[in-house]
Amino acid sequence: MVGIPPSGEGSRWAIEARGLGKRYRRRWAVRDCSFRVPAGVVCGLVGSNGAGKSTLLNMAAGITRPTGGSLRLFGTPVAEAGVPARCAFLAQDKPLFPRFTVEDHLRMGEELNPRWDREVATRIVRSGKLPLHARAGALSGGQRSRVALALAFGKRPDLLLLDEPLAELDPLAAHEIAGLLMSEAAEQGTTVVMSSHQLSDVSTMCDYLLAVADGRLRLAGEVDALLSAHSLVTGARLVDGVPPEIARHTVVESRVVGRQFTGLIRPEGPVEGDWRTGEPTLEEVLLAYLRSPGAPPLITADARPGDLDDAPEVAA
Ligand SMILES: Nc1ncnc2c1ncn2[C@@H]1O[C@H](COP(=O)(O)OP(=O)(O)OP(=O)(O)O)[C@@H](O)[C@H]1O
Repeated sequence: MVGIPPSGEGSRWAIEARGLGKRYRRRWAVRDCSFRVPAGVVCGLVGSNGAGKSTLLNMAAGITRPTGGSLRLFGTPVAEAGVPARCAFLAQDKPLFPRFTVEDHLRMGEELNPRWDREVATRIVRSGKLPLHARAGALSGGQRSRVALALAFGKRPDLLLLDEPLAELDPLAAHEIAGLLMSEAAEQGTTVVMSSHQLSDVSTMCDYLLAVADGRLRLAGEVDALLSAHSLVTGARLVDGVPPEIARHTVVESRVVGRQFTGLIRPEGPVEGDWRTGEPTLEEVLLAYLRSPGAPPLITADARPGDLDDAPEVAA
């Protein structure tokens, strides 16, 4: 098990990946990903089905061994021995022991975790009105998610890795758990990395973002920095294709509806000509990158790990 240093430079970055990759037979699920996630943020992990989100989370949790590159949590290399200490991982299928009751799971959480927070775990279970004597195998998908989330929060981890944590919850439960995630991050300084297909959840909850497409990183950085790097331009379509004064910027996506041209760009300077420009919403940026997996990636300077030439710790 990997310990997490309590302070120092190593603890500034919850996750640092350099050239990280995972290949299944001949196909790369995650390829050459280099990024870092600062401690204390709520980070959204976004991408289409099969983009590589679960593979990334599984590698961070020490469950899947990378094929190449290096991965550090709070400065310490991730070992292969399962979920590192002080890190909680909630897998997409929310695994529980079907014959164990809800109460058994909470008791087990308490016995296995020295930092166990009984109050928070019990509160999560009780607010879902879950019968403590019900066996996990008899619970609905949303109820199982709630128990799994109670176990993850109860560990009081420094890093919470969550694979689609809200997917099976009803709207009220999802709202409650989203609030809990944000208050946990703010009050305890917990770093949260959560994959989600709900862009509205990502927009309201996350202050940091990773977006992947075809196993490659397309966006990484603080949400504010990513937003201010983009402009939404609209105007009359006077030529076929991308107008020359727009084409000199980095064009992420462009569309023509009737006589109107709309483009999401990364301006390389002032936009010349008769164009309306505005800052896009996070959903607009994410949708543009999801629709255009070949768009040029943007990894902000802060999100790029220093010294990318470090020797890989895992052989390719
Ligand atoms: N154990 C495995 N064996 C072989 N291929 C795998 C395995 N796990 C994942 N893959 C492949 O790796 C790619 C990335 O899968 P991954 O589950 O990481 O995507 P995802 O972004 O989490 O998708 P989703 O949004 O559908 O959950 C896919 O092409 C998938 O088929």
